[in-house]
Order: sequence, then C-alpha cells, then structure tokens
Amino acid sequence: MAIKKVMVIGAGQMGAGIAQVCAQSGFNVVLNDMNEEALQKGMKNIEKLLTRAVEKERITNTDKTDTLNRLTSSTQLKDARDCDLVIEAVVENMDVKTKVFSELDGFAPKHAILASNTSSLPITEIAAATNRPDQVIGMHFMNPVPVMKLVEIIRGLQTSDETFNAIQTMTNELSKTPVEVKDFPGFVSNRVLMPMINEAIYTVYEGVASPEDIDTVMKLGTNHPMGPLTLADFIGLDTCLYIMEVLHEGFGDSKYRPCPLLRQYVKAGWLGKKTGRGFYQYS
Ligand SMILES: CC(=O)CC(=O)SCCNC(=O)CCNC(=O)[C@H](O)C(C)(C)COP(=O)(O)OP(=O)(O)OC[C@H]1O[C@@H](n2cnc3c(N)ncnc32)[C@H](O)[C@@H]1OP(=O)(O)O
Ligand SMILES: NC(=O)C1=CN([C@@H]2O[C@H](COP(=O)(O)OP(=O)(O)OC[C@H]3O[C@@H](n4cnc5c(N)ncnc54)[C@H](OP(=O)(O)O)[C@@H]3O)[C@@H](O)[C@H]2O)C=CC1
Repeated sequence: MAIKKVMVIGAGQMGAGIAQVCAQSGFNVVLNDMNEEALQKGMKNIEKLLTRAVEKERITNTDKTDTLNRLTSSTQLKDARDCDLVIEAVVENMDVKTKVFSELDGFAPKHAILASNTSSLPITEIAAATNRPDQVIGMHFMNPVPVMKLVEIIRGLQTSDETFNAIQTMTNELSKTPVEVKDFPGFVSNRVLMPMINEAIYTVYEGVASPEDIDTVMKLGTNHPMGPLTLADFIGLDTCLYIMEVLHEGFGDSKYRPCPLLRQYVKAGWLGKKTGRGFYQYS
C-alpha cells in the first residue's frame, strides 16, 4: 500500500517532530491536536526548526516552503478521512490512547494504518480498541525526532505482514533506521533507558550527589551526550513516570518501582523543560 497522506495526532514535542520529518520527506501531513493553542505552538516550532535548518544551509529556502506547503493543521479527528496513515502521539495514557483509536477507527478510511508512537504501552491492547487490529502498529520515534535515527517498530499480536512492511518502508523513506521489537512493556529502548533514569533520580533522592554532579559523572564518565537528569527533563517527567508505571505493572517486578521524588515532581507540575522546571530550571 502506498502511503501519501499522513495525520499526526498530538502537536507536542514528539507529534510536531514527526509531522516535520514526514513533511520534509515528501508526505502530505495533517497535524492534529484537540487544543488549538498546542496546535499553533507545534506549527510554530516546526517553522522555527526549518528556518534554523535554512540558516545552517542544511536545506534551501525552497525546501522550507515546500515542506510548509505540505503541512496543514486540524483540531478534528474526522480530518483523518483521506489519510493513508495516522500516527498518534498524545499523552502516554492507555485510556486516552484507546479513546483516540476507537474514534479514529470510525473516521479513517478502511485501508488506513493506525500507528502509535507510544513509549511503552502494549500495542495489542491499543489495537483491540479498533475493528482493524491487523492494521495497528507501534512506530516509536526518538526525541528529538529530526535528529535521532531510530524508529522502533512494534507488532501487536494481530499486526499483519502487509502493515509491518508498509511501516518499515515508510521509516526508510524518512531516512530513519527501523528495528523490529516484540510487544513487551517499554519495548527495548525504554526498558533499558528508563530504569537508568529512575536510578539517577534515586541517587538525587538519597542525597548521593547533586543533579549537576550526577549528570557530569554520566557525561564525562560514560560519554552520554546528556546526563540522565537533563535527559529526564528533556523527555518530560510525566512521560518518564508513565513509562516506569507501565514497566512496574507490566512485569510485576519491584525493580521498576518509580522513585517517590519523580512522583512528587510530577504532582507539583514540574514536568521538566516543557513546563520550565524539573531537575533544572529553564527560563
Ligand atoms: C522517551 C522515549 O520514548 C524514547 C526517547 O526518545 S528517549 C530520548 C532519546 N534521545 C536522547 O537520548 C538524546 C540525547 N541527547 C543528544 O543526543 C544530544 O544532546 C542532542 C542531539 C539532543 C543535542 O545535541 P548537541 O550536540 O548536544 O547539541 P546541538 O549542537 O545544539 O545540536 C545538534 C543538532 O541537533 C539539533 N537539535 C538539538 N535539539 C533539537 C531539538 N529539540 N529539535 C530538533 N533539533 C534539535 C540542533 O539543531 C543541531 O543540528 P545541526 O547539526 O543541524 O546544527
Ligand atoms: N517525550 C519523549 O521523549 C518521547 C515521547 N514519546 C511518546 O510520545 C507521546 C507524546 O509525548 P510528548 O510529545 O512528549 O508529549 P507532550 O505532552 O509534549 O504532547 C502531547 C500532546 O498531545 C495532546 N493531546 C492530549 N490528548 C489528546 C487527544 N485526545 N487528542 C489530541 N491531542 C491530545 C496534548 O495536548 P494538551 O497539552 O492540551 O494536553 C499535547 O499537545 C507519548 O505517548 C510519549 O510516551 C515517544 C518517544 C519519546
């Protein structure tokens, strides 16, 4: 099946990045968010990043104009009616995601593939909210999407080979590297990454060292591009907590228990860079 038109649902940091990369690769894209303000912020961010890419001579001004011409915005799920692929990137919550998928199933054309950018939630359960579980798949981009090369592709129990092949081909067309992983909590990336971030938060909680020093240890001592607490702020502390909860519940193993300090920060609304405060302050 040829994918030409894509809807991306959720205009947050991931959704906007996915929409940008798809439009830059020649796909027609509708960026959707139920919140008009979030939608406009997402569209502005894309324009800003494209302008920066022109300034750095990575793309030409014509590339930028062409990309923006392929991009439209929408606040209504019914605008999925002429899309071949929908990529969902709303909050990491099963109830919200299943509600979006079940509504979407009524609007998207019969042939359309419905993909989720979930970081950790079971694709099989998301697929079960639709009448087309064979056309539901996980397409897990990494943050920041325009920079990171990987896309984890997750098959649900009923995902068809045709769906998998179409998404693998599209991932290559986006100049990303696809890696197929099984439908287990956290897949591979977050099963490995998130316990390390959670452990770094425990290290702050237990007063072993300051956030700055913990990040310095991991940057200079293990060559990570960002320390784990800077990375947690960058990902979003709400998303980190949701992922730890999925791992904890999914495996039933106490080694995945989220650090109480992480819960406290999320309750305070300190969600990291996106809200201006997390382990660090952002002005
Ligand atoms: C939670 C999940 O489900 C899964 C996940 O995504 S986990 C998170 C995975 N991501 C990571 O681990 C990121 C770790 N950090 C890094 O790789 C790097 O710090 C980084 C790429 C983000 C920034 O790189 P850097 O060298 O420190 O900074 P900088 O020189 O400013 O940026 C390098 C390039 O990235 C671009 N960039 C940086 N941040 C960006 C952003 N938020 N959006 C788009 N582009 C960005 C810059 O424009 C720059 O591009 P050019 O090469 O064209 O100039
Ligand atoms: N952050 C990261 O590093 C990564 C995140 N992911 C995954 O991507 C998804 C999105 O994360 P991220 O972009 O960081 O989150 P953000 O909080 O930045 O963005 C989520 C966006 O979705 C909107 N939204 C929420 N519910 C709906 C809905 N029902 N319909 C339409 N829009 C909705 C939100 O609006 P509002 O603000 O009004 O609630 C917000 O604009 C999550 O599943 C996350 O796990 C995957 C890889 C990396």
